[in-house]
Amino acid sequence: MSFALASSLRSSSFPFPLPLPLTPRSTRMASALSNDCKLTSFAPPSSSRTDRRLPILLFDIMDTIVRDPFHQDIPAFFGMPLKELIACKHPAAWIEFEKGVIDEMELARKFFKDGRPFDLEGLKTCMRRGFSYLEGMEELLQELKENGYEIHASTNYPIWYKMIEEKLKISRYLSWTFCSCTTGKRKPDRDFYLDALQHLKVDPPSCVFIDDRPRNVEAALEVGIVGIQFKSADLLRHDLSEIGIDFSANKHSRSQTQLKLSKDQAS
Ligand SMILES: Nc1c(NC[C@H](O)[C@H](O)[C@H](O)COP(=O)(O)O)[nH]c(=O)[nH]c1=O
Ligand SMILES: [Mg+2]
Repeated sequence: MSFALASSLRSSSFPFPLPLPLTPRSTRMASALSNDCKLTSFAPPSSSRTDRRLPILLFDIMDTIVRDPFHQDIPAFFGMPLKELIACKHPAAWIEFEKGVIDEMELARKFFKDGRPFDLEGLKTCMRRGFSYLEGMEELLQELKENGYEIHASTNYPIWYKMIEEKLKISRYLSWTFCSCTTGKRKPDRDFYLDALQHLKVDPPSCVFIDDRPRNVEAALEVGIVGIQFKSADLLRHDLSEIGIDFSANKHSRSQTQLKLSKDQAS
């Protein structure tokens, strides 16, 4: 079946089998990790819902949609190189914060192994400043939304995801459905993905998971979800197109002014 035909099929066309040739890049990921998980078709949804456009898209947030301030801004805030910061940070505090096991005050108490105090509000301000859309990603999300796809965040992040939302208003394009601080599970734990599938009531091949970390993508493939490693917005658009994701709606009528306005609002 040609890509064009694949692209024109909607969820209402199911259960016609829809072979989806993976791109070389996607295939590289899929075949290197698990041949069993290679996508051959988008399976019909196991739920009774018929109004959903498949596949459902699961997006990592940090370093996939949003710039992560951890690598540069936070070491600069503490006045030390990243390596040194990692060496003196508490080994588990951030993970516990991401899982929602400890709150912000507890994080502040045990952020450093030696318990040294620091300016928590200053750190949050530094992070807020550092959040921005990665190049081309807001536009890509907008197009996916205009084309009727259901998009969910699948992120390891603490309650501070609300600072990201406040600044960038990502909820215009996706739901903050799978956030480690609310689910209590982190990628690449198998349960993170299985819980997501159960919550969404879809079969694994009807989901596409996009993440910059190879191990997170590998874990998605292991449960049968289609996985794409994020490298850039352009490569992702190409990979998504090749597995049949439709970008055609409103191509010519999209208002650049509207997009600019929303960017201005968020800054
Ligand atoms: N801010 C701190 C981080 N950030 C590291 C990660 O970017 C981030 O927390 C998240 O885990 C990324 O998840 P995903 O794979 O993109 O979903 N890490 C620390 O150890 N300490 C921090 O203060
Ligand atoms: Mg990431």
